[in-house]
Amino acid sequence: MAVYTEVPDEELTDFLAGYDVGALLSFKGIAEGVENTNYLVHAERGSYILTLYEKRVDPTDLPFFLELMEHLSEKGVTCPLPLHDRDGNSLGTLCGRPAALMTFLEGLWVRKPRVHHCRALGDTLAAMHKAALDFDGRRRNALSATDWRPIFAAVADRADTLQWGLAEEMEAELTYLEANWPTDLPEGVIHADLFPDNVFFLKDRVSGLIDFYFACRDSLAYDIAVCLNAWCFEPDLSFNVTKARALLNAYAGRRRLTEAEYASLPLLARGAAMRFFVTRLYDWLNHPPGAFVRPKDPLEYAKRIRFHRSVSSTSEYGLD
Ligand SMILES: Nc1ncnc2c1ncn2[C@@H]1O[C@H](COP(=O)(O)OP(=O)(O)OP(=O)(O)O)[C@@H](O)[C@H]1O
Ligand SMILES: N[C@@H](CCO)C(=O)O
Repeated sequence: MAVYTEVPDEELTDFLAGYDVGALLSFKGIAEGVENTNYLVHAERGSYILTLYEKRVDPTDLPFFLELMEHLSEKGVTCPLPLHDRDGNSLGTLCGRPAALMTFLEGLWVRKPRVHHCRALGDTLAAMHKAALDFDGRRRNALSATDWRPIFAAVADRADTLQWGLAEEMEAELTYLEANWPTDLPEGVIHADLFPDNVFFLKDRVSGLIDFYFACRDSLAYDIAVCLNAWCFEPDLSFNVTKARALLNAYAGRRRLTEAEYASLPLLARGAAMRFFVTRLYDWLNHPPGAFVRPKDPLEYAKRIRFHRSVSSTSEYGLD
């Protein structure tokens, strides 16, 4: 579940009175997600998503995220649109937390992505990158190559409780990634967390993207690398080259990739896997007993790192 903050009826009624949505009819907490509190709110004028931003989100970043969603929506990339209250603000306060009310997106996320889903994702990702080119908000990637080590260091002494030798292996991996991380690839605004649960489909078409709360400026190809990890491995963690080829070719059909971007993919994918390995490892080892949110398995991402480390040519990602 992800309802960290319980909202009393009266407080929600007062909050909604600031918006042009009519009276509150009903609301319920949404179980999915791990970062923020989300409620589905039914009001007289429609259904909305209410998000209360929890501790991992820096409130000073919220205008970047909300303005990005508005920018992308205006450019035809469907994502939740923050509502403005009668004073014109898209960000409010509820139960002592920063809070926003968003349009509800129709669609479902795909539990077992297939090749055509990966193709649709590649196309949508490139469309999002292009639509954000003239977005002028700035936010650095707070989870880039130099940020992984401090997260890892905070739990490294307990890493071997998951798997013997893990601490030493990942220490060496971090050193390699820090020394070789590419810094001169084409940059833009990236989603940075475009996992299947953040992409909604209606039939076989992408109906919208959600959860922009890691979005930032970074190399565009890094976003592709996040997706290769999240969409192109099978449940047994074997890499599905057909899915990767579909994703990459669809992306390149809309936004041409440079030679340097293609050549960097194995390294970017290795780093993208490290990013999720360290946050998952941290959450796994700092999981309060009895908490409702189930931490995600860091070892799945250790295996992905090992796969990318073994790659000797981009042909292993389905490229000619
Ligand atoms: N605009 C929206 N329209 C419809 N459903 C939404 C919308 N925003 C969020 N949801 C629902 O709420 C769930 C959780 O949202 P979200 O992924 O943003 O939460 P989170 O806690 O920030 O997540 P994560 O753990 O993925 O970082 C989604 O899986 C989806 O079911
Ligand atoms: N997508 C992340 C969690 C939310 O950011 C993961 O799977 O580790």
